[in-house]
Amino acid sequence: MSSPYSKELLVAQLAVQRASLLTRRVFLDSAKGTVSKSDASPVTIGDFGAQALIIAALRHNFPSDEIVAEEEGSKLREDAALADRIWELVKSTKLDDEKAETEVLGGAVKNKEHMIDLIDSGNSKGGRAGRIWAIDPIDGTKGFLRGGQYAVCLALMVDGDVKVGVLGCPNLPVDDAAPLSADAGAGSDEGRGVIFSAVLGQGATSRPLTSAGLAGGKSIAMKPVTELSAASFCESVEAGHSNQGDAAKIAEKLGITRPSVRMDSQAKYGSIARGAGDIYLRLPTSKTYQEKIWDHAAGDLIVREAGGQVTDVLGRRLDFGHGRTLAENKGVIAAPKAVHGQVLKVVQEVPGV
Ligand SMILES: Nc1ncnc2c1ncn2[C@@H]1O[C@H](COP(=O)(O)O)[C@@H](OP(=O)(O)O)[C@H]1O
Ligand SMILES: [Mg+2]
Ligand SMILES: [Mg+2]
Ligand SMILES: [Mg+2]
Repeated sequence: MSSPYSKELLVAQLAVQRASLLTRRVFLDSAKGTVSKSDASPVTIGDFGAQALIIAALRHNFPSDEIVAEEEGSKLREDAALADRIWELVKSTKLDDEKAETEVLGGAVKNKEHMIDLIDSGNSKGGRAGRIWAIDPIDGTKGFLRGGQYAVCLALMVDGDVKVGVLGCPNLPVDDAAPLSADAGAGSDEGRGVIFSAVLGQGATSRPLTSAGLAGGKSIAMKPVTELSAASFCESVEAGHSNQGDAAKIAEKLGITRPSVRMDSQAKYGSIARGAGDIYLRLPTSKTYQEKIWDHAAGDLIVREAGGQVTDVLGRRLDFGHGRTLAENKGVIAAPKAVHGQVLKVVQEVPGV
């Protein structure tokens, strides 16, 4: 008998792989078709294209599942030139493995109109009932534009609980043991590109991102941290996304002297899950911002399955059942189980956190 969620895992991995290949093409192109969203954040043809390809694969395999995805298609109905550029990418990005491409992923998207409909169909409200996929087609869009790290993110929640999580990180080193660095090595794909995955209760793995089918996977585990003073934080590059000043105070109180590694996207979760980094800290910068479920669902499961503990700054598990946002959580602390409590205690000693 196959293990629980084996089909979901296979589809998710191949869908993320294909979408990551699309984003890679855009990453190397100087014209990324960037437009500004209503909240002033950027979105590119890479984000739209990756979302279309992932939703196409999910609809082909699991037509009655709900989908919560970050992007929406309305801009593309007003801007035909933008829609055309995305369509060029979507129709020409395929896995080399014919069987994976057609039998598992369902092959090409029918036409441009259908592509926009697919992008628009990730509008579920989310919630605590049933099967819901969460998609962030490019997490770390600002990093993607800067030549930094980014991630293609997909997770399946069942009744509010994350069961399957997959992260495609095209700019991370393939080698799990490579030292953690913020440098994405833009311009060369040599030795780069990794897919992290996890299924609840079945552990976490990493495998190289290739243009064919799935390459062999290895199981991953967090680095055991015995002395916190020897550890370092992995934090967001964007000061507006995480309070870096408070993080520095917390590091000092913990005796941490190494500087934080600043990295965009859920590549942070993948990096600590494979033991390349130690602790992911994301401290709220405002009282009102609600974290989005697609920014954390896959990473939360991958870190927990690699032996870590993930909570918010109040010590609560991330609760993905509240809708499109983590409405009942503030910030994130992801750390090896053995030291998570120590970090949480010091985080709570800092006024205002
Ligand atoms: N004020 C804020 N506080 C925390 N996160 C924010 C934020 N504004 C935007 N973000 C989220 O931060 C994500 C990037 O995470 P990181 O800072 O770890 O790279 C963005 O994802 P997208 O790039 O998918 O839009 C966005 O959803
Ligand atoms: Mg995101
Ligand atoms: Mg995004
Ligand atoms: Mg965004």
